[in-house]
Amino acid sequence: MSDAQIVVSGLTKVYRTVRAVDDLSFAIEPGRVTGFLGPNGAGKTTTLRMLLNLVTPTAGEATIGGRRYADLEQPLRHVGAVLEASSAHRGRTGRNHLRVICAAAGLPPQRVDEVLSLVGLTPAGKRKFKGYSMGMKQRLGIAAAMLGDPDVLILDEPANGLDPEGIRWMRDLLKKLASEGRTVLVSSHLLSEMQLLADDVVIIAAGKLVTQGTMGAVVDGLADAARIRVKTPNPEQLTSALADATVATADGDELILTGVTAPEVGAAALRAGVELHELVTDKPDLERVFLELTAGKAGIR
Ligand SMILES: Nc1ncnc2c1ncn2[C@@H]1O[C@H](COP(=O)(O)OP(=O)(O)OP(=O)(O)O)[C@@H](O)[C@H]1O
Repeated sequence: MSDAQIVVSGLTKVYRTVRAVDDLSFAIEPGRVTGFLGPNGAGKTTTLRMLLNLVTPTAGEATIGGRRYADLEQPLRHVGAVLEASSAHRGRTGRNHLRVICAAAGLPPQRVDEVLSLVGLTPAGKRKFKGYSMGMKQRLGIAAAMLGDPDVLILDEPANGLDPEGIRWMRDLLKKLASEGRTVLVSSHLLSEMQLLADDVVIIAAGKLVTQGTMGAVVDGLADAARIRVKTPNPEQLTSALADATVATADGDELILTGVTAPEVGAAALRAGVELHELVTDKPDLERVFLELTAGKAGIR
C-alpha cells in the first residue's frame, strides 16, 4: 500500500439519535484529486474529522498509508488539512502565524516563505490577519497545511466564500499538488464545482455511500438519466419494440423515454419498420440528477 492512500472501512459515527456516518467504506488514491460529494448534512465533515482523529468513530476505521492518524509519528509532515478558513490572532501577520505553527511542529523555518509563495501571499504575509479577506484566509489555511510538505491533503469545502477567480486559483493549485503525486481529498456539496476539479469522486448521502468511481464514469452514470424525446405516428408500435425503455410521458405522437439511448431508439425503430419524425436527446442537468440521487436520503436526521 502507498503511504499516501486513504482507506475508510466500515466507518460509523452515531451521535445520540443521528447516524452521521453509517458503515462507510472507500479508498482514495495518490496522484489524483478526489471529490467527496454529498448534500448538506450527508456526513462529509464528520468523516474527514474521523480521518484526522478529531472525532472518535463508533465503529470502523480510517487509515492513511495503513496507519490511523493518531499513530502517525509526524502527522504534519504526512497529512495537511484545511477544515475551515484559517483563524489566527487578529493582530498577528500571516507570516508570523505560520512561523508559530512551524516552530511548534519542529518544521524547517524556511518553509514559511516557501508556502507563502505557493499560495500567492508573499506580500500579504506581512499584513495583519484582521485585514484578511475570506480568500486570503483560505490561502493562509492551505499555506499552513502545506508547511510540512505533506503527501496527503484534506480540504473541507475549500471553495466556500471564494469568488470565481479564487475558485479557479484553488482548482489549479490542487490539481498541481495532485500531479506531484499527492493524495488530494476535497469535500463539496456541488457537483458542478467538482466536475472541473476532481479525477475521482465519492458520493455520500445520509452517511452512506451512494456511488464512487472516476468522475467520468460517475457523470456518465448520472447522464444515463438522459431523456429521449421521439416523435412517431406509431408510438405504441415503437414502445413495444423498446423493451428496456421506460416511457416517462406519452402525448399523442410524442414519447419521452428514459433508460435508452437515441441510437438504440433509432435502431429499434428501423428493425420494427416504425417511421420517426424526430429523435432528440435531452441532456440532463447533472446537478439536478445529483440532487435527486441524494435527496430524501439526507436532510435533517
Ligand atoms: N457534534 C455533533 N453532535 C450531534 N450531531 C452532529 C454533530 N456533528 C454532526 N452532527 C450531525 O451529523 C450529520 C452529518 O453532519 P456533517 O457536518 O458531517 O455533514 P456534512 O456532509 O459535512 O454537511 P455540511 O455540508 O452541512 O457541513 C448531521 O445530521 C449533523 O447534524
